[in-house]
Amino acid sequence: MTRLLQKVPLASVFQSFTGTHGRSGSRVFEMVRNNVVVGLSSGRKSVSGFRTFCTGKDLSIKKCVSCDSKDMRPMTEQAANELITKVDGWNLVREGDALRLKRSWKVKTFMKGLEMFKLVADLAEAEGHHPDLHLVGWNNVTVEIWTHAVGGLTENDFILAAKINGISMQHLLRRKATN
Ligand SMILES: C[C@H](O)[C@H](O)[C@H]1CNC2=NC(N)=NC(=O)C2=N1
Repeated sequence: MTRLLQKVPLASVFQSFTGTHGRSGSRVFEMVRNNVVVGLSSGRKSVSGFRTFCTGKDLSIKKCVSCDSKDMRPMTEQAANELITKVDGWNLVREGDALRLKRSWKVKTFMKGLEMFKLVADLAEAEGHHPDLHLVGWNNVTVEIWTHAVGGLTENDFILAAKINGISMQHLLRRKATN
């Protein structure tokens, strides 16, 4: 059996190997566990030994936590490099010794840039976690996200980036030049 990377609920994977009665022969279970890498929406190793990973969708349904918790620490660069793959379009940048998330868009007009700021601002207020917003050269929007309280990146920043990716903003953006 080739190594399959599927996004299917674990139950249906077992169902397909064990039938509707849920009886799982140990041989079948071994095969499944050793050959099927199932993309489950969780970031931890499950008891069945299935390797799991979180997705951008997981991040966007999470909630930012208060940044004034005393045990909040900036994440490592390795952790940031893993999470950056879950937020399409965002880049990891280093400003001084602090890592930040950054993404840019070209908007149709200066006013549509401000409309985009408002959409992002409403989201940030709802999350209690805020980005740095830049609008330069009249139509270049850049959003930077980092956790000021710790001077680096926390999961809050990736949650906010994933939620920003979920904002419907196509109507504000300049169409990409088709070559
Ligand atoms: C208590 C509350 O979590 C803080 O005031 C928030 C507000 N928004 C924030 N946003 C960002 N990006 N970093 C912070 O440290 C931060 N702190």
